[in-house]
Amino acid sequence: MARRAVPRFEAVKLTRYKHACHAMFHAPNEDKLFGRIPMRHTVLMQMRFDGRFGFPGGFVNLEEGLEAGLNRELEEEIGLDVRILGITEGDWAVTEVHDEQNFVSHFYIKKVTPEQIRQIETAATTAKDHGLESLGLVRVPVYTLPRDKVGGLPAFLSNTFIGTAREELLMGLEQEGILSHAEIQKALKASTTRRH
Ligand SMILES: O=c1[nH]cnc2c1ncn2[C@H]1C[C@H](O)[C@@H](COP(=O)(O)OP(=O)(O)O)O1
Repeated sequence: MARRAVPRFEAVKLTRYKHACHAMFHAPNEDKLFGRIPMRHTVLMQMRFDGRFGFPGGFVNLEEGLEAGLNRELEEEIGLDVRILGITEGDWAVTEVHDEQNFVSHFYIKKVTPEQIRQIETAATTAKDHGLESLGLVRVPVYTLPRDKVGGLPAFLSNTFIGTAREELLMGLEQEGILSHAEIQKALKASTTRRH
């Protein structure tokens, strides 16, 4: 489906379109898997009610404001303490218009601390929508296992994602300097050459 990136201020003029906002929370991660494989970074996505992976968020009303609407959704879906970890305009990353569907998708990225990641994960289990619209937050494996070169991010990318969530994940990984462009291309190639 065709989509075009537009500046945020242009997108909010599209009052006849439905608008959705979603957010990627991430933090550095010093842990080592099996004591030797660097986890590198924590990136949160969620398992949705429909079995697809996506970012937390949802439809918003332009009247309430994009970030206010997103924070409302984040409170409902993952129990986010929006007074401390709420999304602001400064966290905006990209807006894409899908003209054929009269739909506008806004994507935000927020870097937090490892401790705040743990707070988000803990709060999510008691959120209003937990077990309903959201089946739980998941950490995206951003490493590739050295043994088979497929385990980790390549295998994760072989899952099914909602809307443009997969593209947003890849964009976020590169934009935030979590992975290089070359590392992402390598993971993509490995994810399409062998499926689990
Ligand atoms: O993570 C996402 N990235 C981009 N688009 C997404 C993502 N998750 C959902 N979507 C699309 C698909 C839906 O048509 C709308 C609204 O999604 P949803 O989060 O299910 O909204 P509600 O919770 O029902 O408000 O965005």
